[in-house]
Amino acid sequence: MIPTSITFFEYLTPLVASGAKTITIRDASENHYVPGTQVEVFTLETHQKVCDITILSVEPLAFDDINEFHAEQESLPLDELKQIIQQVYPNQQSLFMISFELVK
Ligand SMILES: CC(=O)Nc1ccn([C@@H]2O[C@H](CO)[C@@H](O)[C@H]2O)c(=O)n1
Repeated sequence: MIPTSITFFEYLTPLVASGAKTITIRDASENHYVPGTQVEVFTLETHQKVCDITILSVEPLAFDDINEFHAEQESLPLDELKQIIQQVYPNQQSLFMISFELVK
């Protein structure tokens, strides 16, 4: 089954809806998004629809390889990004970078 929705922490959804955030880093449970497909964005906490995005790519990304390049596309400071990821995916080296663009 190709996924047709994705959730983000509510406090990050303005960055997605404005087009400032163009990647998200997830674990293997969310690596089944398919480039070219359109996906609905919801808030994790309250399941409010936020916007639609088109998936551009899904690539493996080791935690230790996360750098300023990723932070810029996340629209977050690098230390904050790594802290968030460590909280959500404790002790996970094997992650995936999902890049996307806002559907206008
Ligand atoms: C089930 C669920 O919604 N999980 C997640 C997981 C991650 N993220 C954000 O993606 C970026 C890379 O991890 C960071 O900005 C995170 O804060 C999110 O918003 N929601």
